[in-house]
Amino acid sequence: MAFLNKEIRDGDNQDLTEERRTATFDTDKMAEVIYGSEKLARRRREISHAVSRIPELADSRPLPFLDRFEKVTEGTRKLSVLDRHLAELIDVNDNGEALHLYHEVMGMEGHPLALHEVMFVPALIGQASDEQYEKWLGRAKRREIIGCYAQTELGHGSNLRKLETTATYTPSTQEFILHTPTITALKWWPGALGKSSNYAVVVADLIIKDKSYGPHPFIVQLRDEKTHQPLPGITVGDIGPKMAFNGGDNGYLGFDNFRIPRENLLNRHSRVEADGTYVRPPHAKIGHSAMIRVRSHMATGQGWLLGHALTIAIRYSAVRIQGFLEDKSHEVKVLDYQTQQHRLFPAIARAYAFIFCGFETIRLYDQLILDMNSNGNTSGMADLHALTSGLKSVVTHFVGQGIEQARMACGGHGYSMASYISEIYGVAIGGCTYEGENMVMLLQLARYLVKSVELVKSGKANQLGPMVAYLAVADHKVNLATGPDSYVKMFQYISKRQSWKATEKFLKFMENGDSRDVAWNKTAVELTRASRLHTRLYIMETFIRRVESVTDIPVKSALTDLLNLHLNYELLDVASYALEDGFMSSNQMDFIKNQLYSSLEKIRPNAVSLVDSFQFSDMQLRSVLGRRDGHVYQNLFDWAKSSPLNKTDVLPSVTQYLKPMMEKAKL
Ligand SMILES: CCCCCCCC/C=C\CCCCCCCCCCCC(=O)SCCNC(=O)CCNC(=O)[C@H](O)C(C)(C)COP(=O)(O)OP(=O)(O)OC[C@H]1O[C@@H](n2cnc3c(N)ncnc32)[C@H](O)[C@@H]1OP(=O)(O)O
Ligand SMILES: Cc1cc2nc3c(=O)[nH]c(=O)nc-3n(C[C@H](O)[C@H](O)[C@H](O)COP(=O)(O)OP(=O)(O)OC[C@H]3O[C@@H](n4cnc5c(N)ncnc54)[C@H](O)[C@@H]3O)c2cc1C
Repeated sequence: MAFLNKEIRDGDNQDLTEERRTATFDTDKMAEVIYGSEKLARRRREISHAVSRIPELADSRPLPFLDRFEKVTEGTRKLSVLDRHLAELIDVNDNGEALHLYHEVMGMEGHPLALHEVMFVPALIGQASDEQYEKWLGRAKRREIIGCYAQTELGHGSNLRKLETTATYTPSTQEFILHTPTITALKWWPGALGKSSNYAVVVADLIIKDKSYGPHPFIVQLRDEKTHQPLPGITVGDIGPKMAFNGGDNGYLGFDNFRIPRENLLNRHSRVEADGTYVRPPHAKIGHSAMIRVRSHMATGQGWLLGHALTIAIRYSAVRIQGFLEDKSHEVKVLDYQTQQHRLFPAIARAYAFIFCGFETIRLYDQLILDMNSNGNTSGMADLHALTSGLKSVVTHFVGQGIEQARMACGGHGYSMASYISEIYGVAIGGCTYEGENMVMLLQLARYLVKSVELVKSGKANQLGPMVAYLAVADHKVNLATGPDSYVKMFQYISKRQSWKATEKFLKFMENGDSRDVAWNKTAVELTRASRLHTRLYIMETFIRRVESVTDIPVKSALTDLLNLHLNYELLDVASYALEDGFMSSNQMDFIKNQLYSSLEKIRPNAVSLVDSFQFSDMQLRSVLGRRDGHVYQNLFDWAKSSPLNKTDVLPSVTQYLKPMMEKAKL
């Protein structure tokens, strides 16, 4: 096969070079598909290259050796260096370029501006009026002020209706009084709140004349702009170390009858008049726009995280030689074992699938915002909420699973922080919790599915949106050998059957006298199953659409192999739903398994290039195991030698404690 990979380098590990030579496609072209455009893929490479020429932007030491205090300081140091070089490195108006630059330089550990960019500024854009834009948005974008998004409390994160922080309107002074009435009302978790931010979008229960109007967003100054000291009436601090994000300062926040002007209620959609008259928003949940935005971006972000871990595991698997196949005189690469391929290749397919699917949800979100801001049209909100609720849950769960498999696929070295996989894992699984706990969000999608089935049952199938139209389609047997569409049909059958079964079960409980809530809870596990199946179907469909649209033939062919693997792996994983009623035959089951094993063989020669196509630089990868050069053993030894524990041969802990113990034992 022609050699197309541009990135062969002299001096790289020969086993990796051999893998790169077998590639059937150009990794630069594949990167264009992964990042959505030729321009962004190219700009990522250019930015990484430019960053590598600014020594101050490099980590001063490998991050796993830093303690929490050092991580926070190191992150902030790099931010300030970045600030000086920003305009020369990127087009500051291009989000894709900015996202790449920050990932490259800052790593995964979190930093003071993460939530400012991801939630504070977007919350202002989505919720602030034109006058408020004038007052706050420019300052925020220029970073004269740094903000965070303070919603979750010690006692409540999921159930927003029970947030306890109050914002009580006082007509006489035209102010809101923010108050934290109990310990459980303390804001708890917001990123960059603890030590960095001097402003926050605070979500509090709006109270006018003793009546609660539910959670609303307010812009609140927390710290003095000159001294950075908390303002009187504000209690704020860091919540301590976490599984990951330890360069970030997730924080707590309490208010003691803290007054803010009436103009600080973010009032693009709802407002309070001077006399206390409340003006309702066009949609009850429109205040949640910053959350919907992050959820819409999560599938691509998480797909890249999975790609990051897999780059490490696949490269390492091509370098790690252990055990024999036929020839007992030569050990083989562990990547040649079918079990290793089965562990890693379906995860590569999922990483690609999640990224492609995420592009669609980002487009849907952008369209929704356009509709809302141009003509107040909120009709797309329910659909997007249901879709992104399911997607964030399914994707984060599988990404966590995939990264953990990547760790195990690296054997003992995967367990070392030299692999960096534990950090990636910690960051990724945070996504199972933030932006809506996964079970809670699956149940949100389930509400939508149940309503859709109820529409069909009441003869109103014509009111179903395109994404759930399959819930009304008549069943007919499919021949899987006819290609991707037949897999979609089989999956539709399975997903439809589960949505119907769960709905019928729920309705039956109610018929038998249970209240709606009790019936819902008794059906909840079945409902979450329906949500997962629906979401996996959607991911499958977007994957097919994206592969069909690719024009570069070698890239399309490599992607088709991945797609086929995905289709068979996904169907096999849920086959029991169709086997139990005989819709799928055991012959079809055998067919799927054989297709899957033959997909693994087809993908094998392209495996390294499929992950090389993510084009993570060594700096961004931050993994001794996964470096491009593949010199794993020398790199690992150098890394271990740099451990602070190895600065001296005899540690104080030995002289102070171990030695006396040993001496005592001798007596
Ligand atoms: C450029 C952007 C980049 C983003 C990158 C992200 C990718 C990351 C990947 C890796 C990189 C690492 C970088 C790290 C970045 C870190 C970011 C961390 C950010 C974390 C921030 C937070 O966590 S903020 C707090 C988030 N909190 C939540 O999500 C709370 C969850 N709870 C809820 O949302 C809601 O309470 C609920 C949905 C569970 C229920 O809502 P509620 O009680 O209000 O509703 P009801 O039960 O009354 O339902 C009534 C009705 O309304 C419907 N509904 C609810 N919500 C919505 C909505 N948002 N939109 C539309 N409709 C909604 C609900 O379904 C009901 O409908 P029915 O028709 O009656 O069924
Ligand atoms: C890394 C990270 C960053 C974060 N950043 C921010 C931030 O910037 N700003 C911010 O405001 N918040 C932030 N959060 C908080 C986060 O949004 C919440 O933790 C999250 O929404 C989950 O809420 P909870 O903690 O109340 O979980 P809980 O709701 O208490 O969940 C506990 C268990 O109860 C179950 N459960 C709860 N309700 C139901 C239900 N109705 N039905 C069935 N099961 C249920 C859940 O499934 C879960 O198993 C962050 C969290 C993390 C981990």
